[in-house]
Amino acid sequence: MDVFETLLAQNPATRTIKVVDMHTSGEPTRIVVNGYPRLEGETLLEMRRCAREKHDDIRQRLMREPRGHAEMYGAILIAETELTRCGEADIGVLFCHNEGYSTMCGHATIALGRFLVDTHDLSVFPRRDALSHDEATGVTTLRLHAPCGVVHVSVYKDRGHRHSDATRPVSFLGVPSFVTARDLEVDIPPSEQWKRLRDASRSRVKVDIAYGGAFYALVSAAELGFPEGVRGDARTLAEFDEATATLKRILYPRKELYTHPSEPDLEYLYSVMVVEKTPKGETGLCFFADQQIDRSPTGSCVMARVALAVDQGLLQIGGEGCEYESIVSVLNEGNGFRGTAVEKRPEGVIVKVEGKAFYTGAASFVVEEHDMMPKGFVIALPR
Ligand SMILES: O=C(O)[C@H]1NCC[C@@H]1O
Repeated sequence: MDVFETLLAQNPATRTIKVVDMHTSGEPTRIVVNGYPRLEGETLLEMRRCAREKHDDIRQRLMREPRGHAEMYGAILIAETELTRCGEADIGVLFCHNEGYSTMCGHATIALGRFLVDTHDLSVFPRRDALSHDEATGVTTLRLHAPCGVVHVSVYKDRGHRHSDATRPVSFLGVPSFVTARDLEVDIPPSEQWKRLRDASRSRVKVDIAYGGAFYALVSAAELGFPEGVRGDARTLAEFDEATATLKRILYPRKELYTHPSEPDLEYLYSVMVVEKTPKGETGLCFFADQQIDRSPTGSCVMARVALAVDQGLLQIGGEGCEYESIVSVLNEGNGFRGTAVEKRPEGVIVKVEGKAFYTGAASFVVEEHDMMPKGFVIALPR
C-alpha cells in the first residue's frame, strides 16, 4: 500500500478514478484509465449521451478545480463499442472539456496513440495485443473509434523497444473532412457589436465553415479587426475571446451550416477559430466549447483547414501539406502540427495530422465523504 492508499483506507471516499496525464503541444489530455462507470448504450454516440445525462458529475470533477482547471481536457476510454465488436476499431473514446463532450479531438488522439501503444494492461485496453506492428517501418497502427468515426493512428516504436518513441511524431488519418460554407458574410447586429472591436463601424465579418470531425467557423485575425494578427498577450486574448464568443452566438443557431451526411449528433458549431497565414504556414487561436482556449494547433481544426485549403486550391492532394502552430506551440521549434491532404473521397478529404505528445503524470482522484464540492467549480471572469 502506498501512502495515498493508506490514507484512503482511513477516510471513506467515492470510488477512485485513475488517470494518466499527457500534453500535446502544451494542451493537456487527462486519460481516464480506471474507475469510470459502465455506460449504457449500443453505440458510442448513445454512450456519449449517457455520459452527459447520467455521469456528468464525473466530467465536472475531473475537468474543474480543484482536481483540474478551467482549461483541462479529458479522454474517457471505452473498451467496447459497436465498431470494436464488429472488428472495425480497436478501442473507443469519448472526449470531454469544460462544457461537455466533443466529437473529435486531434491533440488527444496524438496523446492516446502513444498511451495505447505503451500500455500493456489488458484491463485498460483489452485488444492491445491485436494491434498490427510493422517491423520494417517500426510503426504500430491502431483504430480509434471517436464519436465522429474511426481515426487511424500511427505510432513509432524502435525495433525491439517496448515503448513508443517520443522523438518521432504520432500521426493520424481523420474522418472525411469538408467545407459547408466559403466566404460567408455574417452580419453583426448593433446589439451584438463587441465593445472592444477596434473598428467600431464594422458590422459584417467574412467566415468559412468546415468540418474536421467537428464543425469550425474559421475567421482571419485581420477580418476580425486585428491587423497585427494572432497574439497571446492577456489583453489581446480577452479581445479575441469577446469577438469569437459574439460570432459563435450569432452563428450557432444557423443549423443549415452544420449538416453532416449521416449523424445528427455531430451537427453543431464546436468552435470559432481565428487563423492567420505566416511565412512558414499558418497559426491560429482556437476557442472551443465554452470559450476554452486550445494550447495546441487543434488537430481536428487542422483537418477542417486542410479540407478548406484543398477546396480553395491552396493545397494539393498528395502534396507537402502545411505547418500549423498555436500561440503556445510556436514558442518551441517542432512543437506544432503538420497537416497533409492524403486522399479525396466523395464524402470529403482524408487529412493526415502529425504532432508530438508527452507524459506529464498520473493520479488517483477521490471525493471524501464530507467533501461539499464533489463536482468542483470554475471561477469565471466577467466578459
Ligand atoms: O486538437 C483538437 O482537435 C482539440 N484540442 C482541443 C479542442 C479540439 O477538440
